[in-house]
Amino acid sequence: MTSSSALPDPFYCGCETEPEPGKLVSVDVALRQGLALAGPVAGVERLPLDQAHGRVLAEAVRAQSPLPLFDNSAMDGYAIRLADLAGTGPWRLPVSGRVAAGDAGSEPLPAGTALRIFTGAPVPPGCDAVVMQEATRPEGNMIRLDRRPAPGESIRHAGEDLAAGTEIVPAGRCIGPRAAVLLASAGCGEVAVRRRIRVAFFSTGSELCAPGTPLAPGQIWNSNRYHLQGSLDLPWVEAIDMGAIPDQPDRLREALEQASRKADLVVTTGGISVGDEDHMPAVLRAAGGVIHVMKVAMKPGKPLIIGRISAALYLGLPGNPVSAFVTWHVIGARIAEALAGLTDGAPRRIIVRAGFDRVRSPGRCEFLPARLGSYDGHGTRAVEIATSEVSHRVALLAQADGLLLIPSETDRIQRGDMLEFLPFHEG
Ligand SMILES: Nc1nc2c(c(=O)[nH]1)N[C@H]1C(S)=C(S)[C@@H](COP(=O)(O)OP(=O)(O)OC[C@H]3O[C@@H](n4cnc5c(N)ncnc54)[C@H](O)[C@@H]3O)O[C@H]1N2
Ligand code: MOO
Repeated sequence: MTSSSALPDPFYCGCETEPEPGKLVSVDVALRQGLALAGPVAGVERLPLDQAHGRVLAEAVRAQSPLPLFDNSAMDGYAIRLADLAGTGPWRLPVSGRVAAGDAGSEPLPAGTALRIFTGAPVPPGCDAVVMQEATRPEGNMIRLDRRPAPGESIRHAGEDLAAGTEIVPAGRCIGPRAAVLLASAGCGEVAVRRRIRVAFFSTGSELCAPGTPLAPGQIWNSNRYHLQGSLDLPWVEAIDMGAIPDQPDRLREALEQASRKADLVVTTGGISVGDEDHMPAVLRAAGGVIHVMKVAMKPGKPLIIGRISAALYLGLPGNPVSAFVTWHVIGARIAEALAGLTDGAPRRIIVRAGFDRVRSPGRCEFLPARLGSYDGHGTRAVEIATSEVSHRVALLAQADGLLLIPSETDRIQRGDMLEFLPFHEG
């Protein structure tokens, strides 16, 4: 189980107190409750490193050897022994041999000589400096050098990057390109990763049609399905796409039960508000599920269910496409990461300055699609929003650079105020 104290770096959204039943709960409390339900899946598999990209490390990996593995040359040049450079230069040394990357380099350097050496080649015993070839001049079978190199110059020493036994990648880290470089450099050919989490999802709504098919009057094209397909297209997720289900309680219940038998996490969109066709809360309860969170003090995304059905966690996202996107991004993704055992997945946040003035009613924290503008003299970027009524504004979402976070108690934003911003992409 993930305890509440394990919530990494929560959003600061104001209102930290526990909710009264029926009231809106803060984003922090909703996240904490969701994470408390989301213990990491138990299964672990051992995979060759080349099949483990993007997977979640189940056990910490320690370096078996130091890095670099042995003293080696940082330059193409000549390895020498400094004691051979008597008096003041220039000095002339005969070249007694050659060592390239991949050679054993175990023969000691004969006294009074230089050794031709290339980048990455082991520095043989007795050598205590490498002179880059541009600092030498060939004179027959000799090299001439005019400057005395510093001790250890151009030698990369064994263990200077990492000592043997050091933890190199902690459990819970996603094996991204940087971790892969380190694991490979340390010779780790196989890693223990958590099994992929199974996430089943379906959209609810009798109005929904697949994009590319003709619409009858009143129908719309389903977009939430494609948002979730994209958001769940992750190496540590096995996504189970169950399509769209009309607003019919029997069919919704059947789909929900089927999903809960297959998945660790069931995600639905729509049908969770108070309308006559919003069946999901009743369907969940009828199927034996329980609801832990029902309404969250965030905008967009006030209706949001976090619950359980059988062994699966249940997440009911609101139907409005931007609301579904924001609630997934802010809460759903974090719960999925916790299930997957991922500990470093929290969204990156940057500080921006408001490029606008606004008076607002406090009470819900906002996550608004926003665009980044120019930098000020301190390297902070201005941020612009079009409106706070965003739940159906998919074009605004697509044009945004990220989500601007406005804490719940804020009643006024003035141009230049510092705010948190969750960028969609690196950079
Ligand atoms: N009387 C109240 N009405 C509403 C409230 C409320 O508190 N009292 N909350 C509003 C808010 S805020 C939201 S958000 C929505 C959430 O409602 P549901 O989760 O029940 O969603 P639906 O009613 O099923 O759909 C809402 C909206 O989104 C469109 N939709 C649904 N699914 C999709 C999809 N897969 N692709 C594209 N568009 C979708 C749907 O057609 C509706 O327009 O409730 C408000 N009402
Ligand atoms: O929460 Mo709704 O998502 O504000 O439109």
